[in-house]
Amino acid sequence: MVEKRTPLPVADAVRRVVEQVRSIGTELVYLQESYGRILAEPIVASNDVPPFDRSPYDGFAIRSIDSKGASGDNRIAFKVIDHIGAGEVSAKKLQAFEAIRIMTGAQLPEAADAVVMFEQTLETARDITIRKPFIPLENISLQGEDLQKGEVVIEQGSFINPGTIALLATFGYSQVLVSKQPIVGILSTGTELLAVEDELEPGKIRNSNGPMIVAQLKRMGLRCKMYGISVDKLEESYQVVKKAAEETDCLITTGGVSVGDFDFLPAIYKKLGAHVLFNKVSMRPGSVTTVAIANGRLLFGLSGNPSACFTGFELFTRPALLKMMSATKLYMPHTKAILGEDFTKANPFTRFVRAVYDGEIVTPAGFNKSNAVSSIARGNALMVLPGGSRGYTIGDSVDVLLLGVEEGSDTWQL
Ligand SMILES: Nc1nc2c(c(=O)[nH]1)N[C@H]1C(S)=C(S)[C@@H](COP(=O)(O)OP(=O)(O)OC[C@H]3O[C@@H](n4cnc5c(N)ncnc54)[C@H](O)[C@@H]3O)O[C@H]1N2
Ligand code: MOO
Ligand SMILES: [Mg+2]
Repeated sequence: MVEKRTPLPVADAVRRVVEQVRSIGTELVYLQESYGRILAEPIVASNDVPPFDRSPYDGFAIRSIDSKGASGDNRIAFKVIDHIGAGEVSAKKLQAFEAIRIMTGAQLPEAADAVVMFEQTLETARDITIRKPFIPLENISLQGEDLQKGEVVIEQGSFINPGTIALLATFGYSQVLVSKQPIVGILSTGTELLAVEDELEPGKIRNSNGPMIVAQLKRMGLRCKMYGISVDKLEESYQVVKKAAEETDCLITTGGVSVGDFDFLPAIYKKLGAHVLFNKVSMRPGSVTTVAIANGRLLFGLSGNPSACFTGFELFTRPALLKMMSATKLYMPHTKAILGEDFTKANPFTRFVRAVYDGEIVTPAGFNKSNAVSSIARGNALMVLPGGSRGYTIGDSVDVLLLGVEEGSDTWQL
């Protein structure tokens, strides 16, 4: 008798996984090594940015009051009393009708409250003249106009992007507190699997899921521990899974989760005493995706079918790993798009179609069965067609989840 499994709606399955995840702690890393990590402390501005009033142009610092009444017919002259570049501070204080030649980034001299660009002046040996009045603070980059001391600039749990690095540097963080990264194990199960370098043999295929997951992890900045390929034999697979589960924070297996005679993951979970969160999700591909917990560690039993495996990782494993790192944005960003071609297949389960999204239109990325490899490579998004729908036609508005973004969304939006 085939075991009867009760499918769980995708949103519930995602929630069930995420709820179980505990964070794995923090560590200090050098700023240069922090790109792509998750910030474990808020960035607080330790100074105003900019820290002083400064010139945004190459030109002349003046007192705006002296420019009153200037026009083409009434050019006003200023005596140039000093010359400063960025990094230099003038010791002089402007008096009436005096100017200081100042370069972009240099601190505004005392009493100056406007900057005249070179292009707005006529220069003689010692003087400049201008032909328009300036208002107070015209052409000034004000202290604190970007950020003010004490303000929380980036929240803890954010992805450290190049801009975050710039901020950390701005505020003198030579080391940054980030979340530790989980050790993720990958085991590909299947007697039919050959290593990448092997020649094809009758009935066999090369293991593509293993390398694909390595890359999915790499896209998140994570490394993994490889447990290779295990053949479909219960005791052998059990030993590898047991060892791998002990050595990692999270173990991803592929294949062997369905109801076949050689699908041993369900028996392995039982033998491990693992708590199975679900073993059937109302989605396609990936309906057999199974998630279990053994000794507080998450075991992702992804389907062997490549498209199902890929989708299972993006929908369940990725948010869980992000949550382990206390990230706040766990989910793929969601958008709406116009369907670029008919998709007539009915969807008893929610269908995640590997698709190409161009910012407006979304089109299935070719052959789209669960066993497809090609459409994974060709797609940059998952088009989501809800369960119970009868098929879609060109021009329909559909849901899209974006793949491969640095930082996603803080809510599951489907
Ligand atoms: N009677 C039923 N049969 C199946 C059901 C079902 O509900 N009742 N579900 C089907 C669905 S849906 C899927 S998806 C697959 C899932 O199978 P498993 O997760 O158990 O995976 P395997 O049986 O081990 O392999 C499936 C397929 O994928 C290929 N594969 C496996 N590993 C890899 C790999 N590392 N790289 C590339 N390709 C891989 C494998 O050769 C098979 O072709 O079950 C259906 N059956
Ligand atoms: O788990 Mo399967 O991928 O639904 O076709
Ligand atoms: Mg199977």
